[in-house]
Amino acid sequence: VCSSRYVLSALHPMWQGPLAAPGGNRQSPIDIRVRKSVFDPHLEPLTLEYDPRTCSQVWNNGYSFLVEYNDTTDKSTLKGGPLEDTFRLCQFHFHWGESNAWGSEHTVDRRLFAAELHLVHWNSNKYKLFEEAVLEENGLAVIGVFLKIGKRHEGLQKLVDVLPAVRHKDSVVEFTSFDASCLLPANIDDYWTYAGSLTTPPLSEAVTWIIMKQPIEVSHDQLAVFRSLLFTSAEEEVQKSMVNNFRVQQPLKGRTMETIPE
Ligand SMILES: COc1ccc2c(ccc[n+]2C(=O)c2ccc(S(N)(=O)=O)cc2)c1
Ligand SMILES: [Zn+2]
Repeated sequence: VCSSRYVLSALHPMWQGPLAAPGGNRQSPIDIRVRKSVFDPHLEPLTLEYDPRTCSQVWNNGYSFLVEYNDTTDKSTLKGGPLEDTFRLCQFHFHWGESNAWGSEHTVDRRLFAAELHLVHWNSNKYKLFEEAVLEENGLAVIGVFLKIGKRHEGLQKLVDVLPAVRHKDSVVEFTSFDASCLLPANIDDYWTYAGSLTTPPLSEAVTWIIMKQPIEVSHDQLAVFRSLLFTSAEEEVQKSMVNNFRVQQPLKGRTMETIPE
């Protein structure tokens, strides 16, 4: 399982302000300037093959809730797009606000979305474990999908229904046979891609970001259940709602955003 067992507390200084990793030249998230993105004719279509049987559990790690996949074999993989190798799905999670007016980490011409989904993959051609890949430049690939408020997302509801079971930090619940591809937009070949980092500590500059242009719709009530989660564990006397778990934007530092030709 890919997510490291140490967690980020809600009081971590990074939630309070723009903490760029010292000397970081490729920090995430960033604002995506649509007119500044460059068509890259070499970009291929993405190939996503997710096996619902590799889904294993949902875990509240104190900064988001993670849906974790068994990543010991190449059963759920991402290939193509800007990627040379095969990347293995290890977890997905979300970032959201306390209101529907904000919550995403990336923005599109400064437009904020209510939430953002991150599907985290690591290069299984080059490395044996996630923990190795996270230390290497471009060892990871994260697909970002924006969430906007609209109609209820039927596929998401199965996950929303188990969230009360992981209300507190460090709680885990078994969660199986979930097909993560139901959370992707209709057209997955319309994306931006750039070289960036993890958006929570250790902020490793190891991520090829692939951000979907098309958002998915979720209902207000579904997002309200995200906000019912807590940053704090059951033992803590002061309970803190898990909201605004996004990082502030980081300098572009000369990076270019590439996109697939229309
Ligand atoms: C080597 O020690 C680590 C490594 C990774 C850790 C982590 C703690 C939390 C999350 N992670 C993550 O895996 C992680 C963090 C952020 C993201 S994000 N929001 O998709 O950029 C994805 C994954 C500690
Ligand atoms: Zn994330």
